Amino acid sequence: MQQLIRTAFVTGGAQGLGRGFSKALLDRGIKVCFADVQASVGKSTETEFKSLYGDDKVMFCHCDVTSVNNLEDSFNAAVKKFGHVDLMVNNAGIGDESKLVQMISINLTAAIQGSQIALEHMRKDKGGRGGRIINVASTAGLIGVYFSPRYCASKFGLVGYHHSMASNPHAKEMGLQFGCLCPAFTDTAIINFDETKMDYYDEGLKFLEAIGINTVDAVVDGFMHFVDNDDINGDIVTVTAQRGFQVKNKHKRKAHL
Ligand SMILES: NC(=O)C1=CN([C@@H]2O[C@H](COP(=O)(O)OP(=O)(O)OC[C@H]3O[C@@H](n4cnc5c(N)ncnc54)[C@H](O)[C@@H]3O)[C@@H](O)[C@H]2O)C=CC1
Ligand SMILES: CCCCCC(=O)CC\C=C/C=C/C=C/[C@@H](O)[C@@H](O)CCCC(=O)O
Repeated sequence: MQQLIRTAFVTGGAQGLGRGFSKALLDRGIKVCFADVQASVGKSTETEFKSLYGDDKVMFCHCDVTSVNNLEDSFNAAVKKFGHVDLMVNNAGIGDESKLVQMISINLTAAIQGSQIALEHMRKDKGGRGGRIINVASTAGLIGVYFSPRYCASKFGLVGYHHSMASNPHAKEMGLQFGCLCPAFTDTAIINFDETKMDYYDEGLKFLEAIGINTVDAVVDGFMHFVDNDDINGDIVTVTAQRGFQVKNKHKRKAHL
């Protein structure tokens, strides 16, 4: 039976990919609460979305995901407004090799804590309705890149968490599914690099130029795989400029192209 997705919580939704995911969900009639540390950008995105979809369909929470209390309070505000959260999207992230501790805190720790907050709310064995938890990692969580080793570490960690949660044999009875989105370079603010944000800066730029840049829409198309399909547990969706999006799942017998 298809799991109905009526409401979503998206971190880092004020701009970039998180804004794109939120808009695509709203276009599907799914209510969205998005959280972001940028208050003014978040408010202006909320104003735009409310004018397009209605006040009752969208809410912005000013939230720094590195504070688990702030994250939990924002998630609970979404539950209060919408009654339940069916889809959790841990998307907030930074890419800055000079900010190791902050980058691990946002890209890995907060995504794990957001996943835990969501699963405790969603799990059917504790009165929840079930749901889906999507972590936005990166292709830099699947292959090492020497110009961003610390960023890679944060994303490899998140992919490892995804595999571990998806392999839980009890997930099904809890009504939980886990997905992981792994885009390559995409046209958002995070790739506005400078020498402080990347090791071997010139070589990193050459690599970026060689493999190309996704559009946000192309990554959103890959993200919607996790919304439009019934059985997505364990799926990893990669998105590259060369091959578009591809679905891989080592937990299933065959890869779906
Ligand atoms: N753009 C790209 O080339 C790729 C991006 N990704 C990942 O996609 C996700 C989204 O990034 P983009 O949209 O590309 O970049 P972006 O910089 O445009 O958006 C990131 C959003 O996260 C928010 N954010 C950052 N720290 C936060 C915090 N502590 N609390 C709450 N919100 C916070 C920012 O305010 C911003 O709105 C990130 O996890 C990134 O690592 C993965 C692969 C490629
Ligand atoms: C330093 C911050 C970077 C933030 C943006 C990113 O995450 C960019 C992604 C970084 C590296 C991308 C590597 C892409 C490699 C592709 O050519 C392809 O080989 C990856 C295919 C992965 C797979 O299908 O297993």
